[in-house]
Amino acid sequence: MRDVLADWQPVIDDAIAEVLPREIDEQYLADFFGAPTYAYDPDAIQQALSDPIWELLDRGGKRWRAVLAAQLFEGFGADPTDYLQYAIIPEILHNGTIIVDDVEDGASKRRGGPALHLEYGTDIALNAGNAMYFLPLKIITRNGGDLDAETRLEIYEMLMYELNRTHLGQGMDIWWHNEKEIQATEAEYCEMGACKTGCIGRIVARLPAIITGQTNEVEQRVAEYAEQMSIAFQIGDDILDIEHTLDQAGEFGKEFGNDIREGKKTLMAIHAAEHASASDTARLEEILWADTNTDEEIMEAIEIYQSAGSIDYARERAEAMARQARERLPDEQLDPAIAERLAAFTRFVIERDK
Ligand SMILES: CC(C)=CCC/C(C)=C/CC/C(C)=C/COP(=O)(O)OP(=O)(O)O
Repeated sequence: MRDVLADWQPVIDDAIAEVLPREIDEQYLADFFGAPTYAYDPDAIQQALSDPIWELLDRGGKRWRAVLAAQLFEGFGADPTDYLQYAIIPEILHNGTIIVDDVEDGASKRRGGPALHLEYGTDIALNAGNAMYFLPLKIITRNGGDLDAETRLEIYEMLMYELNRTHLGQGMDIWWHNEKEIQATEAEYCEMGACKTGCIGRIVARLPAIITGQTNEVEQRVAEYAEQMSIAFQIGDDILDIEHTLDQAGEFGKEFGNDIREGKKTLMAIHAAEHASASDTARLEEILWADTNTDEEIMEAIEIYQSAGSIDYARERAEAMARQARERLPDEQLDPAIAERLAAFTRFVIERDK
């Protein structure tokens, strides 16, 4: 899977640059924002909008959402290189959400650099993040000649549904973080993950299905594949936060143990609250609910997760969801070689180390 991602990354990056040029000029302004007026100063828009967007994009990112969309186009019998402008839509949306998420989480680092709001200010970061929800949608109308009106409407309805639910999931996550004493259940965590992380995964899968004219049933199956895989990915993300913390013990400072520092109700926190001893549960709550934590407290919380078996449990659940994702693939509708690659994605989400 690493090879597939590495082969595709430059192709995806070129396609993103084609749709969202780095340099703002009169043509870009006219394409995206309508007829230029005195208020549209290309230099100002460059610095306030394009530079922060490209700062984040140029720092990398795995681009797996766009690569997966391209694979699905291919799986449905289309030449993916003809559809790259659509495959990158969920990737740009995802990049927008992480800018906003970093503001909401008070994160300090992103992709090896400062979080965007620390570099550009919260106002510019939020505006750039929000713009990334809308700029890629222009592709659907700008290349409207490729898609008939019915397909465009179907895409818009799908995007509105999935993006609204992304915010529903994020809202649940924020609410649990603010209302520390609420106990979330595993089912609620999965629902939150299915919305917060899974809905952009569903866009990855539904876009190629709609554009290549698949049946509702096939669209539904690939959406469920991507949703289950995204929940597994989210659990994997929570585990990586712990593993990176353990790797960096002694020098992790503010950058690691973020989920514990923020009192996040990860699957591990939920499992430990139900399975740790009464005294460990009480101590874990003290740490998770505190406004600030020392590095020692972060390590203490991780030890409680370990002794309650919560990290192993989260890993098992992620593996089970990745297997379920695999079972949702409509193999009979897919090119077998591509079906195998789509199955490999379900392993990648749980085996990745970054
Ligand atoms: C509405 C709103 C703000 C929602 C936020 C949703 C959100 C940020 C969910 C987390 C998803 C996630 C695990 C991101 C890391 O992806 P990745 O490891 O693929 O990141 P990469 O692109 O850097 O590789």
